[in-house]
Amino acid sequence: MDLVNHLEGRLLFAVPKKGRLLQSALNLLEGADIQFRRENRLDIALVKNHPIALIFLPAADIPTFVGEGRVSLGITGRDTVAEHEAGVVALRKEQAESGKSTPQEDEGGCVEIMDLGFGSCKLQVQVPEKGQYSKPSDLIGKNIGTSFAHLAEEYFAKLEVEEDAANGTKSKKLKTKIIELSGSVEAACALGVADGIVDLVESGETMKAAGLKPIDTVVSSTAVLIKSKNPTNLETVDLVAARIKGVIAAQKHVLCQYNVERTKLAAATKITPGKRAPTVNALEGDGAWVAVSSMVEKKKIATVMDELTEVGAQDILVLEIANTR
Ligand SMILES: Nc1ncnc2c1ncn2[C@@H]1O[C@H](COP(=O)(O)OP(=O)(O)OP(=O)(O)O)[C@@H](O)[C@H]1O
Ligand SMILES: O=P(O)(O)OC[C@H]1O[C@H](OP(=O)(O)OP(=O)(O)O)[C@H](O)[C@@H]1O
Repeated sequence: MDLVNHLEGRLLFAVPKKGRLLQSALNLLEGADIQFRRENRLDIALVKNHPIALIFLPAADIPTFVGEGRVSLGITGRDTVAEHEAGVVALRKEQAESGKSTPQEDEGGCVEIMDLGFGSCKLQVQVPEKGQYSKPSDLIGKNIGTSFAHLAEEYFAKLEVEEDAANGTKSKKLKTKIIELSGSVEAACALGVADGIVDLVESGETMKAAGLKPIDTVVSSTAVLIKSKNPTNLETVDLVAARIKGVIAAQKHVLCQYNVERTKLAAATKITPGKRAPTVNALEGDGAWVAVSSMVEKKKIATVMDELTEVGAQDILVLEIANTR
């Protein structure tokens, strides 16, 4: 089937085609009941149960497609959105300086709808652990390797302005040399290509293995759902956003059920107040006891169970929530 000719009227939704965010993004789509079959090697998949087409793109390119309004929705890292925006700002500045066009603040761009809670990492300035550089300003005028050229340029331009202000000097051109690399950035210092790098860190294992240490954070990132400034198919955008929000909320919570004596109900429900209020039901044949069920934040459940036991709750059950609105 010629998929490109079946896109008319569909909401275009960009999803990472590979890499760190792919599996979690697919899990989210499944949780939101967005059904599709991706043909081998095809980067477009039509959604069976909604007027949506998924477009599989490199995570770093998604902000460009969404920002230019070619695609209405996207899942990508906040770092890639920041890099895209820094690129747009740099281009507008360049155009304004060369008198080519007037900068238009409100044309295009991405709007973050929500944090998706996975893909957490930091874009950090890193230098050799046993080297001569210990603070960011030591790298002014040096070579910096990165895949985030616009963010690195913006970062060092700001550092240079601060240094100029402190010295009472003023330089127009960036002294620091930004070397754009497409991957394996950590190798740049060891191989003498760069004095420092700006790259992503999660566990820190790659950085450590390369003999590097962090000296500053440029951006803290997680995966985000983004939309273009003026999306088409607004109703479908809102539907997808509401469904994904439900899945995320469900992932963050569990359902806690327990039995407690009516006299201790107030103390117990203070520990599990729930979203709106806890559900309380009488226990069949035992007027003195009630059954309570309440949503609890997943990360707090162990403490909540300890506290419930302390106030006399019994038969405590914790259940996963598949979805919620
Ligand atoms: N180590 C990591 N841990 C968690 N999230 C990460 C990590 N590295 C990258 N990310 C997130 O995933 C996004 C995509 O990075 P990833 O390296 O998977 O991309 P990719 O499309 O496979 O690109 P490349 O081919 O350059 O590796 C990043 O922009 C960032 O938000
Ligand atoms: O702190 P860590 O948990 O070690 O993760 C950090 C590494 O993960 C990413 O690279 P990736 O493995 O995606 O490969 P890449 O270098 O080709 O981008 C990033 O660019 C770092 O190299």
